[in-house]
Amino acid sequence: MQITFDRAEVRYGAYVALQPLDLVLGEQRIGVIGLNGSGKTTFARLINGLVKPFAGRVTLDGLDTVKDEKAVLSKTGFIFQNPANQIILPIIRDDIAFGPKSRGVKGDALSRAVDGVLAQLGIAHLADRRPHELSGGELQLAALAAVVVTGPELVIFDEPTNQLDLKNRAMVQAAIDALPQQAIVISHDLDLVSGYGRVLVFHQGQLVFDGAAQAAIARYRELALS
Ligand SMILES: Nc1ncnc2c1ncn2[C@@H]1O[C@H](COP(=O)(O)OP(=O)(O)OP(=O)(O)O)[C@@H](O)[C@H]1O
Repeated sequence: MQITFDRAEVRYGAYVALQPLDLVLGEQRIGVIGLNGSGKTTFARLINGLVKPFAGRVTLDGLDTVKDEKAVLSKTGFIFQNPANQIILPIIRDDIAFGPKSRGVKGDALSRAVDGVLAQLGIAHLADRRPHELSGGELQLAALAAVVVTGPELVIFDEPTNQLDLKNRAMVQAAIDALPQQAIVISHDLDLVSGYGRVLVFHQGQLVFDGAAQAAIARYRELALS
């Protein structure tokens, strides 16, 4: 999918959270790094229309995040910083079924869809658990399953390995790497994006670097230590 920012700017009241941005993204994996408060989440939410541009526009394959809000939402999935907050039903299987069910999928087709995504992410053993019985990494995968089952073309992750131990981190990284969908990954975990062909660095609401991972990480380190 081609994501196009056309002088897109975000303000919260008088505060400019994202300076006017011109950018075209089409890569399969895109990393987003930057210091706390640099505008990464704002940038990510602009893509699926959760944040609306104060000026300019953002389009996904020509669909405008404001005018075509519903179509944009159905093409994108978002995994929030705290995935526990996006699991709304008490049993994981039911939560994953919720999205397709509300779009009219039922019976065997619904079971197949849910079982398929549980198998794809290797979490069939978690199907009958409750969210509080899951580790941080398992919660990420459960939230991802509920998103993937709705068939998005793009999945946006907001700090997916935040506060995970090495085992859970590896599990989440493997799941992201194996995802057939295009993915945009915001992260303070530099290793996670170190293999990506394109990494964006934000600083004080501005895109200050756009290029290969190692050079992006070097730029980020400079900013962090200056
Ligand atoms: N709804 C809002 N209203 C007012 N200010 C906001 C709002 N959301 C974010 N901000 C401010 O905009 C700036 C950018 O925030 P954003 O969450 O996009 O940064 P970030 O790079 O994702 O940060 P972090 O790494 O800490 O998650 C911050 O100064 C933040 O306080």
